[in-house]
Amino acid sequence: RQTGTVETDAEKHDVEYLTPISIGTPPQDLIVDFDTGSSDLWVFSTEMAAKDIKGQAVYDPNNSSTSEKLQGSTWQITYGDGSSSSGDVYLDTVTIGNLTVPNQAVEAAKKVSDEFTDDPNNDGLLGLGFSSINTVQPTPQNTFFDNVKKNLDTPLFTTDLKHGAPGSYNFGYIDPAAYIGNISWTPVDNSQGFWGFTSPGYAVGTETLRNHSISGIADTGTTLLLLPKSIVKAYYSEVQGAQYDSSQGGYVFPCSPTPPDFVFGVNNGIVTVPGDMVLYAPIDSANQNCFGGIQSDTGIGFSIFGDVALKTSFVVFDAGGLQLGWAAK
Ligand SMILES: CSC[C@H](NC(=O)[C@H](Cc1ccccc1)OC(=O)N1CCC(N)CC1)C(=O)N[C@@H](CC1CCCCC1)[C@@H](O)Cn1ccccc1=O
Repeated sequence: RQTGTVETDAEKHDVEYLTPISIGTPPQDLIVDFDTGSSDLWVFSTEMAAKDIKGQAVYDPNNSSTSEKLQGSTWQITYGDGSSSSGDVYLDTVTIGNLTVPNQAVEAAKKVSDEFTDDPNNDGLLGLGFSSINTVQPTPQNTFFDNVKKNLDTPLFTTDLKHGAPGSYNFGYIDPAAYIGNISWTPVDNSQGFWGFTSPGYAVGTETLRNHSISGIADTGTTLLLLPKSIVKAYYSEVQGAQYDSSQGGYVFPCSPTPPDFVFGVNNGIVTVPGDMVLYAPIDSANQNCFGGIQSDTGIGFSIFGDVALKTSFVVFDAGGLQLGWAAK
């Protein structure tokens, strides 16, 4: 039985968290975005047109003695932000930290949308959602986590994303030194392939929790905390000078004073997003006005507890008990 840990690095404004992996023999090192909101492991590859590669590391299956083409298999994915990629599939050895999966489906990109080409630090995505939404055709493939979990002490992974500092993903164990107080557990609905859960309510600042069911997903691949419009309006009604700015595509407000905390319930516990984390990023060079880290989930169909929510907590993604655990740290 094994356990593993790997450090993940926050990019500017914690816009995404990038984590090193190795693929093939000899190992080819890439840095990818671990995404609990999707279930494909895809990487920039030598099968792409040179014009679509701008600084990223690429996977070369022909340079790996352990790669084996999955004949006839293809994949195509489009994300919530409209970015997309597609290509074909190889089985190869993938290592994360000290954990190795010998025959992991590695989806080699042939095409990627401009959002990926224009993000030089990101060499691909590693999906940590449920394998039911893997896009490989004709036969969907397992995620790294699904393949490695039989070798783990216990079938779970944890996230410890931080604000402007390296965080970590642990596999197979809960590190008692990584959190304080108790873990609040809540059941997971994985019927859509996501780490879905329902929060019982929310509060703005120091007020008492309002009962309001919020159904959403824990998603490391989404930067912000995307909530129902009514809750977002209630929050920003208590932020001086906040307004919806259609040119920015969301609520903006003066960067000072610090806005109130946002609290959401997890079963009989609570998670507090400090006001200074709601200050997502300045929208002007004078740092006068800031883009909010809490925005509306309109059009998505569910809320998204993205990095703004996750980085306040130590979160346990427990596939064995099909539950999510949230703890302060
Ligand atoms: C409404 S889901 C929007 C969300 N994409 C974001 O959150 C991007 C992430 C990002 C960061 C830096 C560079 C490029 C992209 O960032 C912003 O959209 N930002 C940050 C910067 C802000 N100024 C504006 C808002 C999103 O599609 N995530 C998916 C994973 C992403 C895809 C793009 C690359 C990074 C990983 C995914 O889990 C969302 N999913 C969740 C469930 C079902 C389908 C689905 O697809």
